[in-house]
Amino acid sequence: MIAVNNLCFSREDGGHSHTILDQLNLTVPVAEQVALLGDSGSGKTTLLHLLAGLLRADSGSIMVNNHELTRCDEHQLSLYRRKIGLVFQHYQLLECLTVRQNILFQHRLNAPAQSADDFAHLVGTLGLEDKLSALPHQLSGGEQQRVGIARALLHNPQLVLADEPTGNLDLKRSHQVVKLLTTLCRERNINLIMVTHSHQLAEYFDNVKTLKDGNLE
Ligand SMILES: Nc1ncnc2c1ncn2[C@@H]1O[C@H](COP(=O)(O)OP(=O)(O)OP(=O)(O)O)[C@@H](O)[C@H]1O
Repeated sequence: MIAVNNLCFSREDGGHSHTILDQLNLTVPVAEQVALLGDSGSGKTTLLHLLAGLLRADSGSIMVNNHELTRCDEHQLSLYRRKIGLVFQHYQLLECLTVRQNILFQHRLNAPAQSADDFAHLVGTLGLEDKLSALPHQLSGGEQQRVGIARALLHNPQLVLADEPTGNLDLKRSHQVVKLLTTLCRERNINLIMVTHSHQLAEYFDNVKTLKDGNLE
């Protein structure tokens, strides 16, 4: 569950303050999946980074699953970040590690007690069984993104934030990736917020929000 109230965020731009989010409000009930649309530069990534505890708000409050992010110190924020899963447009896989190592790397940092069964289930659902020994450059874009999803989900996060995860994929692969992502989050009963430019892909989501002039429509 997410509750954002009167969130303001601005950036310094050549000595001027540039307002990006202006008294933004957002409520996302437990397990709801939200597609976040908006023009380039409207602040979608910024909002995602605020929800991830990677940026600090100027004012307002951000409550995610009982964590009041605006009141957390750095240590509390770093613990919070371990409970979320992040999926990026450019996959951000480590080139020198195999698929298996890439998936487990994050997970060992976050949840060392996770069982082998969870790994097998996730890898099976994402169709990566035959690719576990491959290096990232030996995979297609869609396969690399599926590794990114496995990495983001293996530690059983309480929230998944995805920033244009299909930005590098063709239409067919984009649909596959979004179907998998929404299905896996639904299975786990957790919130998914995904930034996209595609109205078609937004149809997989329970709710669609558009960021405009610093607020959501
Ligand atoms: N590190 C930064 N320093 C200064 N300004 C920034 C920084 N990062 C982003 N911005 C500015 O903040 C605004 C919002 O950027 P953001 O990346 O959140 O937009 P977006 O909606 O995700 O865009 P896109 O769809 O193009 O990815 C833009 O005007 C951008 O130029």
